[in-house]
Amino acid sequence: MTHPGDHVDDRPGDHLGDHLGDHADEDALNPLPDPAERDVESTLRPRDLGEFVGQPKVREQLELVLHGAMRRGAPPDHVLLSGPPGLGKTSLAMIIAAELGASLRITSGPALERAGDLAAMLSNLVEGDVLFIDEIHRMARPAEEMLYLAMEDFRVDVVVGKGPGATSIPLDIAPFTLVGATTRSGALTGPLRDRFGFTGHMEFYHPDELELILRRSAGILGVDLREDGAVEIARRSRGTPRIANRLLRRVRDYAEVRADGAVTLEVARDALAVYDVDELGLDRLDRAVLGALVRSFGGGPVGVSTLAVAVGEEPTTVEEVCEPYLVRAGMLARTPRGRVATASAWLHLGLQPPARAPGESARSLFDDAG
Ligand SMILES: Nc1ncnc2c1ncn2[C@@H]1O[C@H](COP(=O)(O)OP(=O)(O)OP(=O)(O)O)[C@@H](O)[C@H]1O
Ligand SMILES: [Mg+2]
Repeated sequence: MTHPGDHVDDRPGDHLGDHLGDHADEDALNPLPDPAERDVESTLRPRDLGEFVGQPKVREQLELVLHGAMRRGAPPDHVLLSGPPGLGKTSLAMIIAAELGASLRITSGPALERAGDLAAMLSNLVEGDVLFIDEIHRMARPAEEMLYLAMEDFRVDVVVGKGPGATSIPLDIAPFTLVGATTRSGALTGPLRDRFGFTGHMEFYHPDELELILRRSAGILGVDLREDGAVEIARRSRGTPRIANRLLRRVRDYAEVRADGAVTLEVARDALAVYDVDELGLDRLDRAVLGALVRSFGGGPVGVSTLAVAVGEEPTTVEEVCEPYLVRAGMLARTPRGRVATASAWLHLGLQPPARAPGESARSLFDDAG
């Protein structure tokens, strides 16, 4: 099962979305965006900081950064938003522009393959614009180097010609604010990270916060969501608003077809059983990873690459999409020697944990929210 040469921990060229993209339809719990959901996602997006639920730390800090800059009449510091998929990074980038009354230009790391692509984008900016670069850790190196100067001095160096005769022409660009989003801040180079004046770390949401998000979404979508139904869906949404909203729509379908349309606890439970959402809201990949860890590797420790091979996924997907929540839920521990299943992981799979399994079972899921 082990692949000694298999040290693919970091592949900047990998597109995270590609790995799970094919399963997106069948997987209600996949935290990655589903292109078919774009319209409904945008109707459900919070429009301003007031509507943005949860993330109290990031929200408060950001409010200060934005309002401080507005008082001074200067563009605020560049903002980096990091955290697992579906927690609201894109929503927050849009809110930042809205709060500043600025226009938002959107691009992504993979789209900036050549420095020229970025130069074109930067030179079209108008003073005060917000430039959003999604998946900023996937930007090509030359573009990244161009961005350093742009962020620091609002300048780009356009290289004309090739070889020894090449000259670089400095070009001023309008003062702007960069908002970068990343699912893996660890993959960012030091120089890039240092140029962000503010970094917001997005955390998984507490079920109470997801409940508020669900209520708001139900209002917008016209779903008759009852209190106990909301509690149940929130609890099984993997700490992720994108999943909460998706489960709400699936449960609504069930409620309309098999019941009288009201989303009660009973309806939510029955519907979630149909969609294979387990008691803790773990998704198929989460369960596969825990299953392999426990059944094939005796609970670990095992390296992430080996684990990824065992479940047929890319290591980056296991690391960025799956593990953060398993760690958060106290099911998996990252140790210097590899990944280890905790006692609660064994119990969740209906197995007796060995005596040496790290005990996490006494801790409730979200004891230490934040
Ligand atoms: N704090 C929040 N309050 C209310 N709704 C939220 C919040 N955060 C996210 N959402 C909802 O979740 C959906 C997904 O959020 P968003 O697209 O901003 O996530 P993301 O972090 O950018 O994900 P990705 O990493 O996949 O790009 C949004 O459409 C929005 O409806
Ligand atoms: Mg996004």
